[in-house]
Amino acid sequence: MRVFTRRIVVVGTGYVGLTTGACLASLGHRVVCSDVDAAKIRRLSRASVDILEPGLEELVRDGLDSGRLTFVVASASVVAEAEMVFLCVPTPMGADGGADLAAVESVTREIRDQLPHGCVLVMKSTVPVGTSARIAELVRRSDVAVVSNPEFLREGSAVRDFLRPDRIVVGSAGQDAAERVAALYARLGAPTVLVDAASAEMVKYAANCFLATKLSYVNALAELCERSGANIADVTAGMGHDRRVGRSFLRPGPGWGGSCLPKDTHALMRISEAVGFDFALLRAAISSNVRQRERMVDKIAEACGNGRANSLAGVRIGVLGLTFKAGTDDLRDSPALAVARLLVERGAELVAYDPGLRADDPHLEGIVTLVDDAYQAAKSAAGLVLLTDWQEFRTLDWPRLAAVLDGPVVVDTRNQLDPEVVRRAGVSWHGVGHPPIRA
Ligand SMILES: NC(=O)C1=CN([C@@H]2O[C@H](COP(=O)(O)OP(=O)(O)OC[C@H]3O[C@@H](n4cnc5c(N)ncnc54)[C@H](O)[C@@H]3O)[C@@H](O)[C@H]2O)C=CC1
Ligand SMILES: O=C(O)[C@H]1O[C@H](OP(=O)(O)OP(=O)(O)OC[C@H]2O[C@@H](n3ccc(=O)[nH]c3=O)[C@H](O)[C@@H]2O)[C@H](O)[C@@H](O)[C@@H]1O
Repeated sequence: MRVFTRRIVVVGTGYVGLTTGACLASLGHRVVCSDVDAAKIRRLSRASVDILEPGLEELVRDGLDSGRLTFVVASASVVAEAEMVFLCVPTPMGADGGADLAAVESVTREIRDQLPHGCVLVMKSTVPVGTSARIAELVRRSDVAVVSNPEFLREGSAVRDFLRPDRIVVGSAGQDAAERVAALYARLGAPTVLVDAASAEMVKYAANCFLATKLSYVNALAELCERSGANIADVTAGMGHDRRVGRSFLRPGPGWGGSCLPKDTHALMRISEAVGFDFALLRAAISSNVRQRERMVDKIAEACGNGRANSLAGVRIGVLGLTFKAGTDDLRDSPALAVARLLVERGAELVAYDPGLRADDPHLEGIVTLVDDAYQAAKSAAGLVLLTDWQEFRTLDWPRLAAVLDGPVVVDTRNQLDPEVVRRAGVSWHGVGHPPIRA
């Protein structure tokens, strides 16, 4: 297939922007990535990537070496040559729960007069329904099209997800601009959904909120299993074989988190409220997720506590994992960190190990002491708590852990461990959606 090389500017070099820029360069396009963070741009210009994403640093290095990928600080200075400009800036949760569009709007104002005739402004950031239309008004140019092209990559597998997407969604009022954006991805061979901009914007929230609701359902089912004597692993295995249900996103845990599911569920609540729709189902999914974290803390207090109801005063607990999921160093809205904070509020002293984190991470100050391995975290602890599903936790040396633990108990909030291996080492296992297995 013939590949048309496009001149592309990507604004914002975070998980989405950097992955988009590096991957589009690897597909043969000429990409300039810009960011307001000058130090980050200096590092990226030396192919130094400061997020944990398999394959990303290699792609950045290849892009720099080939000359197809460059990094700059000021966006306005480089868009004049661009055929397409991708906005990949943050849209964090605002004070009212809705998406804060300040960065999207400020970049638009900064670049609108520099955009060349025929340029397409592509909204890759997750934005509420109607934002592309509002941005088009802000651009004030009939010769510049605004197209919605939401991103569905996951952290920890961003490059793979970008290059092997389940689908590409492009939303626009204009057929020509939408087709130009879709053509960028033609080599990936993914199904392409061409819709209007509002529908494309809604697809992004609809998908993330569906996943969040699915997880809240599974976590609630796990609680029901605990109360009724069923085993959640067997239940989800039985459900997952039904292709209409699917096997993925059925693992119970300490609640769902990360930089997107929490903010996007709240944003869709605000979007619903704005049009007078009471999205009770989604509200329940959100509150059930808050409750899930508290339920885990109660479970931990019961298993590791000092016998006094709800108090963990002076109780030392070893923590395995703090990031919001395995394979990432991202702590944004991490359920593991939320549980850790609640444990500290109840008086616990936490010593934690996480393979993705450095001891000087500023988010951890005053919450946990970070150590270099699981055995140091377990030393003299009244119990161990597994909060993130890192693969390496599956192969821990349980006799070695049992020898250093004060209290022979582990609360496995991700059902990651083999309870039988743990029990044989003399440690009691408390999972989720399953009766405890006592040593
Ligand atoms: N993180 C993820 O897995 C996914 C995120 N998204 C969405 O993509 C958007 C970006 O998210 P992330 O990449 O996670 O954000 P991030 O926080 O990792 O990176 C954002 C980058 O934008 C830069 N930036 C901020 N304001 C800027 C400005 N005015 N001009 C230029 N650069 C600016 C920041 O310095 C930072 O480098 C959000 O809307 C998010 O909801 C969508 C799919 C996946
Ligand atoms: O918009 C976004 O930012 C992205 O949000 C999620 O991706 P991500 O935040 O990387 O994380 P997920 O892999 O979806 O996990 C989200 C949370 O659910 C939890 N989870 C996931 C799956 C599961 O079975 N059980 C479970 O508890 C994870 O531990 C994590 O806390 C979506 O999966 C992406 O498609 C989307 O692009």
